[in-house]
Amino acid sequence: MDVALLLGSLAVSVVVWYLVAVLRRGGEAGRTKQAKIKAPLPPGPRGWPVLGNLPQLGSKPHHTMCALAREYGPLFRLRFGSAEVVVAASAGVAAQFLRAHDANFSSRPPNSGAEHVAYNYQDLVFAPYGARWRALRKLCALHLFSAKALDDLRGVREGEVALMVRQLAATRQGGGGSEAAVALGQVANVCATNTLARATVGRRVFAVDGGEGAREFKEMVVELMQLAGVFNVGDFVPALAWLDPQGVVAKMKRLHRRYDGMMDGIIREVNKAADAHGNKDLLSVLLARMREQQPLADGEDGTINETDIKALLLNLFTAGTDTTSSTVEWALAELIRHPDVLAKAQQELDAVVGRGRLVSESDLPRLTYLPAVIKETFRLHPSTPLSLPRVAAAECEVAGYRIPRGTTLLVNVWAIARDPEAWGPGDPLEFRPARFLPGGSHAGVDVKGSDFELIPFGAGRRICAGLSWGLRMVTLMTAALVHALDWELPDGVDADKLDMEEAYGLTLQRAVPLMVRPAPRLMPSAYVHAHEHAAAE
Ligand code: HEM
Repeated sequence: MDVALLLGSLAVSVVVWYLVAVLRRGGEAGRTKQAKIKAPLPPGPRGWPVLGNLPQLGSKPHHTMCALAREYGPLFRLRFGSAEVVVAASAGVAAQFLRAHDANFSSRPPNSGAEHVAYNYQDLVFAPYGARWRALRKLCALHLFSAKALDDLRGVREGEVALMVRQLAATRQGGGGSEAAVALGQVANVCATNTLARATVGRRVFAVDGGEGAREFKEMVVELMQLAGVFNVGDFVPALAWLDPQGVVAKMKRLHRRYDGMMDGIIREVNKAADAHGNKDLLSVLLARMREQQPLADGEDGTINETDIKALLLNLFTAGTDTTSSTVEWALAELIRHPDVLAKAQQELDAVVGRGRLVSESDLPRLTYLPAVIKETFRLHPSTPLSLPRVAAAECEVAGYRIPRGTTLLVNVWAIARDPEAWGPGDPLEFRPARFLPGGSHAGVDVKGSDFELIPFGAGRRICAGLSWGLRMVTLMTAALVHALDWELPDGVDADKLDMEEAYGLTLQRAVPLMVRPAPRLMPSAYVHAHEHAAAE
């Protein structure tokens, strides 16, 4: 296209859009006069014309929003293009939105990721609050996340975690040296993905030693999370959507094609082996429902189709893999930086499990220090720092401010978990698991959505659907890695100076992957015999 024509049509689009937006705002102001709620809008920084505050977010929006809360208070307002946005940045304000007003904030705002990646909202994460969303959550609970489903799948989790530990223990047997360093996040990702795959589609999706396919898959999930974390100008300034100025939509469409191809491949394989599977895993159950033309869940209208199935699997594979493995990677990085904490965690595991076998899930209830380590990791490194956005279904009043209908809500769980008000002015940034122990300053505080100073899984009706699975996996994986292996950094890397920089995305990655050299610390038989049954498929 001619450049002058392109610039001309861009200028016209922006001017037209701007006029429409100004007129609309005029209309909104007019309606405000008659608004039932008299309270003022929350305060916030002035934005740019057209783009609003989008250009001010910086490379780590959760940091920027944390700083803005110091200036404007724990409930402040931003404008992204034509979208009104409020940010909750304290436990008290988060509780107002996610407990007192949760029903009003139980849908997610429209966004290009849901449209172009998640099968045009046909999934669970972006489904509007209602019967279909409820049916999808019910399905997941029944087959994966209820206490019974979780129990039935215990052998799968233990088997895959044991395989990961054995593989790591073996890296040293070929000799030490920096060549034995492994990228822990990648290894943990293979474990988290294969475990979830066995539960959902009845088989591993990667060779146990990872390999090219596993690396590609992790890169796909990370890319998706990075794209989903971008505040896409086209979502907020409709006149610019056609231009896709950040190239986000083009990348989303490409990524969607890769996922879709992968899901098609998995479905083909499982369909072929339908009889052999005996319909135990989630995918076989869903495929059987589809063949029998049954609804998505009992009592729901309409029959389930292949897109429903692919969209749900896409959610589980993206929401449930990198969140888990990055948390384990952050936990190990913190433990290596705090050898006293690592030693205490190992002592506890030695006392409860001994040195003759690997840790199992039935040991976990007898641990007190390790769960505190996990909570402290979730506190300082929550996988989704701004949670997932919600939208106001109706106008409401929160903490003395008017929140108009259609306003997007962001909850800065990262900032809340570092707030000196909630965590004490002395050491909110210090990695100190003891704060969660009996007698500690935050004894009894948990991550399950009722203590709003620590909500890495979100809270309310749309709290993480996979909380029980994610928490169990993070705890078991970390326990196994801490118990079965000693950890060194590659030559020349000083634990005190370990790079802890974050790379922003919808999920919080380490900017520099953690490279480590594991060494076995249990009796040799522990690595040979443990969970042999689960490993054999
Ligand atoms: C470390 C582990 C994990 C963390 C920290 C995490 C965090 C979150 C957060 C913050 C949300 C948004 C909640 C809200 O809107 O209030 C969410 C939603 C969700 N998560 Fe997780 N998650 C984890 C693991 C998992 C796993 C293992 C799965 C599934 C296998 C999963 C599936 C989902 C789904 C389906 C939703 C959307 C729920 C809905 O919209 O109703 N997550 N997660």
